[in-house]
Amino acid sequence: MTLSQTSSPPAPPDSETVLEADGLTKHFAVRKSGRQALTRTPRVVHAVDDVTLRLRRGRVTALVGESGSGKSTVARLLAQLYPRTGGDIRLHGESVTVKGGRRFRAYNRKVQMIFQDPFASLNPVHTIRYHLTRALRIHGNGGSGHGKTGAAELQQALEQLLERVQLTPAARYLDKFPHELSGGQRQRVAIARALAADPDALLADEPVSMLDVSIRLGVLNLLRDLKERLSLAILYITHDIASARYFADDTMVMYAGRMVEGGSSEAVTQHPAHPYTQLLISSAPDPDRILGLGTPDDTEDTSGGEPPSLIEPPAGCRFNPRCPSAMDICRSELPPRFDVPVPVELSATVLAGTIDGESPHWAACWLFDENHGGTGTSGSTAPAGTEASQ
Ligand SMILES: Nc1ncnc2c1ncn2[C@@H]1O[C@H](COP(=O)(O)OP(=O)(O)OP(=O)(O)O)[C@@H](O)[C@H]1O
Repeated sequence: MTLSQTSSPPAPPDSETVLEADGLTKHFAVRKSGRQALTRTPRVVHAVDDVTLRLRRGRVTALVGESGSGKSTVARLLAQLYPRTGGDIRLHGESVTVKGGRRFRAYNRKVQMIFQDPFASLNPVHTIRYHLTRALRIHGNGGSGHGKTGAAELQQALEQLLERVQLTPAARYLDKFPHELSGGQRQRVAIARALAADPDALLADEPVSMLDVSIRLGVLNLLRDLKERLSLAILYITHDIASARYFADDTMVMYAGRMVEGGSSEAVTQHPAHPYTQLLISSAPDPDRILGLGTPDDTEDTSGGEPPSLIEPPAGCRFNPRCPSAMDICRSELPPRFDVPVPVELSATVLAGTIDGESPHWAACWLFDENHGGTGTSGSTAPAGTEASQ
């Protein structure tokens, strides 16, 4: 995973990288009402600003942050469900922008999304067989489709899918309706449906937060097993940084539409550098959280203040109004990413998962600028810009 806060030139594609984004930006227009409608300046929600990330084959990358930080918008942009305001998305090194139709289906075959609520994502009037058959056929993976051979091929493909998500024997589940399954089983069906496309990347938006605490770990373990067996690149969106440590190889932390820290999960969660990441970790002290056992409500913590308005985000670092260590520069200059030194005891494991030229741990925080007494070194990014004009 490589991330930067600035528009540095894209790194050359490598065989490991499945999906990457550079400078991804999404501003939603705010509808004006009453007297506001007379003003000429259009107002926008800065949901995602200048996000750069890379998803690699056989690795889980966690995207962590409070509610409203822009995580789901990043996933939807990567899935091409939203048009983007700016930036580039590359699949296997090729720039892609699709708006629907055949090109969207071709992209969607390679990049699949799993949503938070498995009940809402399955149609209650159709059986599991219907959902999976449809997904296989749409993506051309349901066999030849004709005669007895076609039917046997389809049946085999359906059974394989359910076996992959550990719903066995498949016959027990195929003709059930979604309401006849538990939440965990429904999420496994939603994962099976995503796998029907034979994707290279899975974008999982809070895939366990609506599930009963007792079954979360099983679903996370399933995703990890699929990552390994199918070499999938997985984006795991969560509020819960402790589950990221348990489950993800790499972790990125997002605050108010911007990436503030990233690197190996080991480094980011054990030695958080950005004051915001430190706040997230200190508000998730319960070791059970590492097993994804927190509930959606108790993993949400806004201690130490509230996130800012994304219509008029603060100048400089967006965390500065809440930051206990804020300096003058934090209030005016957007921090670029700085490399964070990796402790000796972590360096072997952390560096093993790092590809050439990428930082194993970085933070977009002036505290790591040598000129401000920090210990970090400036990353390979362009100089800081300012948000004062936004
Ligand atoms: N369609 C939309 N129109 C206008 N604003 C939107 C839209 N979708 C999201 N936003 C705003 O963009 C910001 C980021 O939202 P997003 O859902 O991406 O955050 P999130 O981190 O995924 O939050 P949660 O964890 O609660 O899902 C929020 O301020 C949200 O209100």
